[in-house]
Amino acid sequence: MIGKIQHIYALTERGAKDLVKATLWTVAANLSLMLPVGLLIMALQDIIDALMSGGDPAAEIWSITALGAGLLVLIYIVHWFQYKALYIATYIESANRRIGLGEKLRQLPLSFFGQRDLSDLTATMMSDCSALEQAFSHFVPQLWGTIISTVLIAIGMLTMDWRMGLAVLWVLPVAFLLTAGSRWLQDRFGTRNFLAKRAATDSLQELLETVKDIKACNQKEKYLHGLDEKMDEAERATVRSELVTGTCVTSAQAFLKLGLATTVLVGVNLLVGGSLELATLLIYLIAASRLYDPISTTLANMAAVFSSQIKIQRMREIEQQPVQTGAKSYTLKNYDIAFDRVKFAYDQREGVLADVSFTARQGEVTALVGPSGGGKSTAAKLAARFWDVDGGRITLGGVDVSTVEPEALLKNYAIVFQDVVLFRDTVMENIRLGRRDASDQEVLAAARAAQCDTFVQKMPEGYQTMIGENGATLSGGERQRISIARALLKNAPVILLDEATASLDVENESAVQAALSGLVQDKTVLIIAHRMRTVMGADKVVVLVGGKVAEMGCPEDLVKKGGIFAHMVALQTQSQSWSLPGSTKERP
Ligand SMILES: Nc1ncnc2c1ncn2[C@@H]1O[C@H](COP(=O)(O)OP(=O)(O)OP(=O)(O)O)[C@@H](O)[C@H]1O
Repeated sequence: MIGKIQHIYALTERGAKDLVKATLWTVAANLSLMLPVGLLIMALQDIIDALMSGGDPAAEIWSITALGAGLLVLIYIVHWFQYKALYIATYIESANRRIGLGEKLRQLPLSFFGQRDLSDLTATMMSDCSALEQAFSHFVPQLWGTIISTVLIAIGMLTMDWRMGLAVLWVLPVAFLLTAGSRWLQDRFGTRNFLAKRAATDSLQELLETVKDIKACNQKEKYLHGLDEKMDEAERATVRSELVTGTCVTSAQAFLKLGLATTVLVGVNLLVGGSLELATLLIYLIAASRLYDPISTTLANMAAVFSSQIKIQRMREIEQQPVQTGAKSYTLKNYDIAFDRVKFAYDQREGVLADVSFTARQGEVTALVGPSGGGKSTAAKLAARFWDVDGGRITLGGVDVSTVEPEALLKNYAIVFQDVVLFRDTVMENIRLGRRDASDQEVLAAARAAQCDTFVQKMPEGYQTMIGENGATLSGGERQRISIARALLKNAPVILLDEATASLDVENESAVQAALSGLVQDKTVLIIAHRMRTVMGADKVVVLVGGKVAEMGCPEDLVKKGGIFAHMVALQTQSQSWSLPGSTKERP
């Protein structure tokens, strides 16, 4: 049963067990609320008996008061355990759910992130988790707890007097059926509401991320208009969904109230007919009002339970994604990276690499060059198993990278990407990311080698200065130097440099390249660079055009050959002497 609950509600094993516990405590709490009814009946019975027999109706007052106080303590204890089971367990499960999702995301291949909208993922991690937290602390256990306690109370009522029992209970299945029957309607409108809200949130996040470009393109009005429309649609969808839910739920709740009327009608008839005692009628009237309250609340919460299904479904989708697995320990012959007839496509329709074979040897610098979109960055990322290839294989030191667990593999790589990611932390910690156990001295040495010192010293607190979200307060070149410092600090045997020095000015580029050349000795270096000055220093050049290796060899030979590479070198030499038609140089 635990397995089934786990599956239905996308819970961990502990979460499913806690849900059962919370439901049982809810049953106990609901039943405990019936105990005062019993006490009241006892007291009434005693008073009536005393009055009939001419005795003192206050004689039993102390024992009834003591029993009442005992019941209060019991109800308090039961509710305390219910609270603990509901809330504390739910919050633990919620934290575990988020950690579990985070852990899962960490293991997923990058292809997954390419297919999913990142703001949608963030929403799943944050708001869906919060919504489920509320559903599991407030609604789901209450729903099942109320159903079970109602069945138990119903059995008691029918056993005591089946006629009165039916008079109280007949409305329950009808009210539940009304709510459950309208589920498809609520689902439909609830899903539309969810999607409309998600579209509005996505759009808002996109606006915040791209505000610079939108302003630069003077598209603010148009973009805001689109966002307004999405917000309006979300508002309309919410109103519609609330209207549908409200109509269904209030109809069911109103129907429930009919039960009190039938209890009075049937009870009075039976009383007049002499087949029911007044005390019994009172018992059913009090019990009915007690019974309907939690049911009424449960009916109102059923919509939230239904709507949590779509969120659970989205989490399940993430949890069921296949992760990249592999061996944690392996033996490498050396650090050569060999591409052997590699085929790869981001989506099934269009291939990015076709039959790519080359080897980047240890102790050499291999440069990947070629026109934009030729597949250079893709090849470098495949070498680090960011994705798995569709055909052929890539080996590191003779071991197929697809057989190695990604984290175990990445220990061998230091990577500097075009798009540097920095964290909201100090400069020091951003560099230490390269090697967590590095001492401050080691971090400073790497920073100096990557030419960070000049700009960091100018910051208010030097290396302890906090840098804003993703280094928003730094220039492109400064961000790149921090990223290079990270790579220098990691000092891994394989170095992947994707346009690593593209944002640097000539002076800094030369200094950073000097630092890099100190780093690259005896290592496997795969660089992607557009500046031929950088490429000409490589040991081997691989020219990728349209996902295929068009040329390969040492740069001097390729220049002599007069092919694509030579053409690229010639073009760049020409472009260095270009000037804008309107610039002062051109003016007579
Ligand atoms: N994450 C991705 N999802 C889908 N397609 C992608 C992705 N990344 C790159 N592509 C596509 O794959 C092709 C190769 O891209 P890649 O970035 O490898 O080229 P590149 O040679 O490094 O280009 P550039 O020199 O402009 O950086 C391009 O057509 C690009 O649009």
